[in-house]
Amino acid sequence: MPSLGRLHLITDTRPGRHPLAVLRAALGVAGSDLVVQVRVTDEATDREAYDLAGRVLALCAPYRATCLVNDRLHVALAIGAAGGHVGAHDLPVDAARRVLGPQAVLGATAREPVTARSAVAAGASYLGVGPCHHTSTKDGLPDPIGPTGVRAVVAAVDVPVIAIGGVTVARVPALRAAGAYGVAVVGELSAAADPARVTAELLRGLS
Ligand SMILES: Cc1ncc(COP(=O)(O)OP(=O)(O)O)c(N)n1
Ligand SMILES: Cc1nc(C(=O)O)sc1CCOP(=O)(O)O
Ligand SMILES: [Mg+2]
Repeated sequence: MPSLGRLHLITDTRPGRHPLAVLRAALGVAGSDLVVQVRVTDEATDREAYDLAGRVLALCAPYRATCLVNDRLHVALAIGAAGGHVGAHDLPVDAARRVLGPQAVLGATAREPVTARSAVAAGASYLGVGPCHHTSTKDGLPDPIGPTGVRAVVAAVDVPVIAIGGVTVARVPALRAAGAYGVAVVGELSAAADPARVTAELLRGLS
């Protein structure tokens, strides 16, 4: 399995956002260091998810950037993505691993050490850990765990920890200092006036 990129861009399909334009800008700066996670709303149809994922994969391919699909592992398989990401309401990690196969990149959400260890034992190759900070991008999340919560998970596992939730350029250094291998962002890039510049700043903080 190739080494995982440190900057994870999650597609923002909310009205008024432009996920493919943001992706093009980020790819131009991050290239093969970028991991793109295709995430659509729960209301989106599988066909919509499949169409977006196919377009994302086609954009990633020339750069050899990694394309993952959130939740819908059949879509990941159908487009030939590198893998997927699952959380508490998706397929269990061991089932997801069986679906995707042994070589796939498989991310799992974990918010504290016990679930983190279970996810790794079940086959997760990286963990998405958060919410690190308050975010308005997703409803219904528990209270933020901050860099301290990230540090606790990092100490419990031996796979890359990707910090998520309210990640900004300014917050990257503290998350890295807590042991996060990388970060996943939605709003910091999708709302940026200049996503290429913000990508460069995020990468600088991760290097
Ligand atoms: C990198 C990363 N970490 C966490 C999540 C959240 O996944 P999940 O808990 O399944 O929630 P949804 O994203 O499906 O709403 C993630 N997607 N990526
Ligand atoms: C999709 C998602 N999952 C989270 C979790 O903590 O599990 S936080 C989140 C949204 C992250 O968006 P932003 O970078 O705009 O805060
Ligand atoms: Mg999910």
